[in-house]
Parts: sequence; structure tokens; C-alpha cells
Amino acid sequence: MGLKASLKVCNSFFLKELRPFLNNFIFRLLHPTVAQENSTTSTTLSQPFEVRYPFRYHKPPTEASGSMSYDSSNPYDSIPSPKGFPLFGTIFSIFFRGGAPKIHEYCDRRHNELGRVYREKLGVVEAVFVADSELIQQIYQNEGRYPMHMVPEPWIIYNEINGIQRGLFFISYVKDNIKELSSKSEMGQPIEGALSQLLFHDNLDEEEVVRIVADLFLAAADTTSHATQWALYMLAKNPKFQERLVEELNGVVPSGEVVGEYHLQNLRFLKAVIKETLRLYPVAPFLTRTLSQDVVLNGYEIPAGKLILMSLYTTGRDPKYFPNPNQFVPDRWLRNRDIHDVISTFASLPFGYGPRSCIGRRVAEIQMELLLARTVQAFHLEDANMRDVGIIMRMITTPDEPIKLRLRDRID
Ligand code: HEM
Repeated sequence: MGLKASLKVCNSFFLKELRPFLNNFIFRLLHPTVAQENSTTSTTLSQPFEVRYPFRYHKPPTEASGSMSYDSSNPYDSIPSPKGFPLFGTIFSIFFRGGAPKIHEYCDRRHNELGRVYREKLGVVEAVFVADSELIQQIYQNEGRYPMHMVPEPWIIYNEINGIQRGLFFISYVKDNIKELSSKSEMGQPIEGALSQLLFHDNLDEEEVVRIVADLFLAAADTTSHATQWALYMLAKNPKFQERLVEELNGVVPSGEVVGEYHLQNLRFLKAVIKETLRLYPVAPFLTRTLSQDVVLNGYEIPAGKLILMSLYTTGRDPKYFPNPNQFVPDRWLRNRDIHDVISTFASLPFGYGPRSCIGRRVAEIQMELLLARTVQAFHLEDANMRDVGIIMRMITTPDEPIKLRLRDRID
């Protein structure tokens, strides 16, 4: 490899892997309070939490802080873990296996190698990875009344730099719209919509409204649009399911009418298409939790406050839960059929679960259902890509090349 090529590799390694890692590290050194807020949940959590029983491995904590005696369980340090370098952990192995864009495949390989529960130090953050439906269920049974999930680092940094308290997520714009609404209101012009409701009727101040709206946009836009893209791609690649969907639509929507919200409850196959898409392409490939109490998972002690990552990409493609896991088979989500082969729904939780699950789930589902149904009503979809589109992670599950679809008018 020539000097130029070596420099290019080093540069890309720095940009992709080391820079975020060092930023994160320096940020944590400079902002100990933020680091603490996100890493030691058990000691900072002041609200009471709910302990639910029965939990197969769980014994009641003796104190609210989570100190608990473990009988016949294995210590945290004995959880299988890949070998890594001091301080850097396994960051180099991650880089050589495709880096952050391929983190889902990297962790999938680790699960194959180390088992359904393993721990790994990614940079300065250590996490316990769990890829098992029953264990995921146990985590949720113990998440308490005020579950904590991890806020992605860039969002925390953005808020910190801009002095913004976390609302639901982050970002500021939106202010222009607020100004426009305020001047309309001063001029006595009629104003309507959710933003004006928040501003003028719910007594929230401008900063709060900006945070809420920005959080919702961030959480809503990329997630729903990518999930929809994957669903269109799956339908284009599987014409027989496209035709099944058209058949279903013809049976529910009167001829000449466009699908509306009132038709959706009868479109079961359409819902199954979306579930199956999100099983194969979970927008968030990992769900995160830190528990406020010690638990024993799979025989291992997990102290309160440890970061747990539930590997949805791996469980969603595990043949133990989904026979022929790499095949797109919407029927597996339909009840009262012979081929009801979804073994555990905790293996596919695209919107999370429990009180901290996605608050926009219904909005997202309705948007996707309407868009998919109306598109398939009007067009035949064909896959126009030259090869199978793969996944790369850009915080969420995205296509590794633009998804190309050919649309032909459906005149039949
Ligand atoms: C297909 C689309 C979507 C998917 C797959 C998705 C998935 C998720 C997931 C996995 C979580 C974390 C849940 C957990 O930790 O248990 C989440 C949180 C969240 N979602 Fe969604 N989401 C989608 C669309 C939306 C939409 C449309 C909105 C808003 C209208 C939204 C708003 C939120 C918010 C605000 C949170 C954070 C809740 C919290 O911190 O407590 N999402 N979403």
C-alpha cells in the first residue's frame, strides 16, 4: 500500500472511529455531571421504582439503592467478553469489521461467538448485550416505573453546547414558526394546529415548545421515512405479497375510493407487511436500558446502573424465533392461520416496550399504512436496484445505497 493510500486509511479511521471516541472521552472528562447522569442511574434516581414479580432469577433488593445479595449466580466479571486493549477496549476489532456503520453485524457475530449474553467495552462505555427473547422480557419486567434509556451521545453534546435541557430529544428551529403564529395572533388572525395549541392554550413557554416540537421531528421523521422505504423495497422485491395486498385492499376499500383511516383496521395483511419489515430492518437495532436495581440475567449478576443493549437485529433474525429468518414472510404475523410461526414477540420490538416505548408508534403506523396502501393501490412496484440493498447504521438502520423503485400505473 502506497503512502497516499495509507494516509487515506488512517484519515478515514480517524474520522469514522477515533474522532467520535475521543470526542466522547474528552466530553466525559470535561462534563462529569452529564457523564454521571447517564452512567450511574441507580445512585442518582430519586423517584421510587416498582418491582414486579414473579421474575425467574430476580430476588427482591434489600435496599432501594439496589444492593442485593446474589445466591448461586455468577459475578458480573464472569460474563463472556471479547479480549480488548486497556482503555481502547475492542475499538480496533470493530473498525476492522466495518466500524460503526456495520455495528449490527459486528454484535451479531459476537453473539454467535460468546452467547446470548456478553459484555463489551466500546471505547469508554461498557455494555451488556442481550439477544434472547425471554431475557429481554425479564429486563422489561424489571425496568420499574421510570425506565431509563440511553440518549445517543451526539444529542447530549448538542444540548450541552447549546445550553438546551433535554425535552424529549433536541434541536432548535421552529422559532420562526412561533414568531409567525404570535404575530398572526396579535393581528387577530385565526391560527390553528398543534403548535398554536401548545403555545396559546397549554401555557408552555417558547423554549419548551421549541424543545418538544424539535424532539418530535427528530424522533419522527427519519425513523418513519426509513421504515417506509424498507417496506416499499420489500414489496417491490416480493411481487406476490404486493398482489396479496392489492387483493386485501380490493376486498376492503370500495372501488374508486382511496384508502382512508377508517379502512385501516380491516387491513390485517398490510399491518403484517409492516411488522415483517421492521423485524428484518428494525429502525433502532438496539434497545437500551439501565436498571435501577440489581438483577440476575441468564445466571449473571448485572449491577444496577449497568448499560444493557438488547440486540434486536440479532433476535429478529434468529431461526429459534423466526423460521427461515431471512425470508420476508408477512404471514407469520397473522393469527388464526396454520403458518403462525412467530414464536416470541419479545424477539421483535421495533417500537420498544413498556412505559418508555415509542410515543409516536400509532402516528408512525398510520402514516406508513396509508402511504403503503395508497402507493400499492395506484402502482406496481418493481425493484430497480442492480443488487440486494444492504444495511448500514447511521444511528438508525438505513440502506447502503439508495433504494430505487420503478413505478408502473396499475390500470388493471
Ligand atoms: C417507524 C417509525 C418509528 C420507530 C421504528 C420508532 C422507534 C422508537 C424506539 C425503538 C424508541 C425507543 C423505545 C425504548 O427505548 O423502549 C423510540 C422512542 C421515541 N419515539 Fe419513536 N419510532 C418511530 C416513530 C416515531 C414518531 C412518528 C414519533 C413522534 C410522533 C416518535 C417519537 C418518539 C419519542 C419522543 C421517543 C422517546 C421517548 C422517551 O424518551 O421516553 N417516534 N421510538
